[in-house]
Amino acid sequence: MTTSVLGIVGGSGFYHLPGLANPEWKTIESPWGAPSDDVLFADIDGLPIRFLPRHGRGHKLSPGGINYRANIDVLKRAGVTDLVSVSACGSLKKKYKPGDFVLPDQFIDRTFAREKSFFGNGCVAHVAMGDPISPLLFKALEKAAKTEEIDVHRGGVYLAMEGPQFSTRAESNLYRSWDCDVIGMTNMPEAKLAREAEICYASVAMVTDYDCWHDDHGDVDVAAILEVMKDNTAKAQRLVARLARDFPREHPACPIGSDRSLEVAIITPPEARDPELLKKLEAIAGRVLL
Ligand SMILES: CSC[C@H]1O[C@H](OP(=O)(O)O)[C@H](O)[C@@H]1O
Ligand SMILES: Nc1ncnc2[nH]cnc12
Repeated sequence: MTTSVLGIVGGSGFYHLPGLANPEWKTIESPWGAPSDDVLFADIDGLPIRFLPRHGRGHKLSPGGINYRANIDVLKRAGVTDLVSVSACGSLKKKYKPGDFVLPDQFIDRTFAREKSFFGNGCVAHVAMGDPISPLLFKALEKAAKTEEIDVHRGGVYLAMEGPQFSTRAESNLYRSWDCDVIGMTNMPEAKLAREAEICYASVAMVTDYDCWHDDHGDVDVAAILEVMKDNTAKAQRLVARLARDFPREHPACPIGSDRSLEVAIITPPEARDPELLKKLEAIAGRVLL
């Protein structure tokens, strides 16, 4: 049995996690480059917590400038078994209002200028992404929300766009015609990389705006997002704290195999693998490569 270590990636407006025992920011080096920030090591009721602000403290990194590989690599090195992403997002449907929380269960990846895989020439792997969200973590989040009396929308498609500019109205309407639910700029390639790292992943998307499609609401801007985030962040922190308190101390095997994804993914045979790449993959894939 593996001990659970709960990772939290905090998005826009979510740069700290208060109420933790034994907090200590630690620098973790990664062969994939610089992560967004140091990782906050702490615990809640004995459960190890690892927190990483996605854009760095001070929100210095743009969604396209985040080194998602380094972030996931350092979280893996910090022992994370289960990772909750907390993000601001725009609503693509009337039923999602600013202030609402959505637990997406699908993604559409429209990002195009980011490194999206730890693998490549010299060690090729194809992990399954049919179910990008790990169901036990999703259920644990749902339960924590219920306990804390925080309303959440269960499921939904999160469209990840490249940004940093917000969408044009035509794009926003296109994503609506695809039946997408919310839009953001960061959950991809984060979710893909977590899957490659055999880390269970789930996302809490906090609605801040109606993007630019809604006739009765003005187009999204950062000032409006930050205003909504002020209220949302405390709620998200309460949700995460409850999740941690009630989280199983032993990591349960993922029913869809998110925590074993590499066992059936690597196609390059051992004799054809590039030793340099293998060295970089030590933390991410050492379990199956060694
Ligand atoms: C501050 S507005 C746009 C910004 O907010 C979201 O960030 P995150 O997903 O990290 O909460 C969105 O994806 C954009 O990066
Ligand atoms: N409308 C929007 N589009 C993209 N990312 C966002 N983050 C918050 N609101 C957003």
